Amino acid sequence: MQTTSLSGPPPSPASPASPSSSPTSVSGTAGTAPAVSGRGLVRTYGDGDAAVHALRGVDIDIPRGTFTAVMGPSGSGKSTLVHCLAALDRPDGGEVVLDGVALADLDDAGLSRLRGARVGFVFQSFNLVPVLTAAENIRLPLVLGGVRADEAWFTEVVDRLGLGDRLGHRPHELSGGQQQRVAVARALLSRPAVVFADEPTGNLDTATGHEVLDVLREAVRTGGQTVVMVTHDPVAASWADRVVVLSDGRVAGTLDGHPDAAAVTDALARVRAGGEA
Ligand SMILES: Nc1ncnc2c1ncn2[C@@H]1O[C@H](COP(=O)(O)OP(=O)(O)OP(=O)(O)O)[C@@H](O)[C@H]1O
Repeated sequence: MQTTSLSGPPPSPASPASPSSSPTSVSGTAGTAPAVSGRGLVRTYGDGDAAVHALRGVDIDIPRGTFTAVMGPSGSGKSTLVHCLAALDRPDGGEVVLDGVALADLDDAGLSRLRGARVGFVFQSFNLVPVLTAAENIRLPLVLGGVRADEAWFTEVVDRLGLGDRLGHRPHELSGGQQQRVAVARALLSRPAVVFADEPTGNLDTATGHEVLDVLREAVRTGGQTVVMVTHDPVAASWADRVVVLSDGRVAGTLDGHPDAAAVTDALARVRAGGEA
């Protein structure tokens, strides 16, 4: 049985979390296709004078086995980008390749199947089903997809997340942090190509949020998972291997090499002042 500390200190910016910390650039994964990539992504809401250009031509590669934070000012396109990469939304232009599959080639049913099989989601508001137990919530996406869970993996995920004695509890009987850990377990159970987390700590107090970040970080470090997380919080972003900064629908820069919170804050300030990250 594998257990993981949920309360350890955040990884030191000066010394990455472990020697196995993932490479932080595409070149560092030479020969390995990105888990997900976007090329020339354009997404416009509305038209004419009311048009909002949420994405104005985004190129992005998410290397496998890395933890990427997506940051940027409010309205810069973070959620739109992640929704396009996660097959929840279709861009108006450009292409997304997720786990080797070109999303433009799929119809809506195909996108839905792909999401179920290859994508995990963690939302700010947990999105658990209130009448189901923790175990039932964790299994729900596989049940809906008609896929049998790998029971050894279920046990390992539950143990790693410290949920073993909470499996029979319903969401209202769990703390916020426990609920989010259930959501993370649900996202990991299908062994997805990518876990997308949209503000996963937004509803949690600082200490509990750090526990959830530890869990996501550990899924990358020891589980080889790929995680993409939208966050407004430079401290949360410091758990990531790399930070992609958006500004006005474009990539304003990428911070590689496990940037610390101060470096992320500085980059955001440069972007808010109209510069590059
Ligand atoms: N469904 C929609 N209809 C119209 N405009 C939209 C829609 N969704 C997003 N937008 C607009 O697109 C732009 C980018 O939105 P998006 O939610 O991607 O930004 P964000 O960086 O995630 O913002 P925040 O940090 O505030 O959550 C914003 O100007 C937003 O108002």
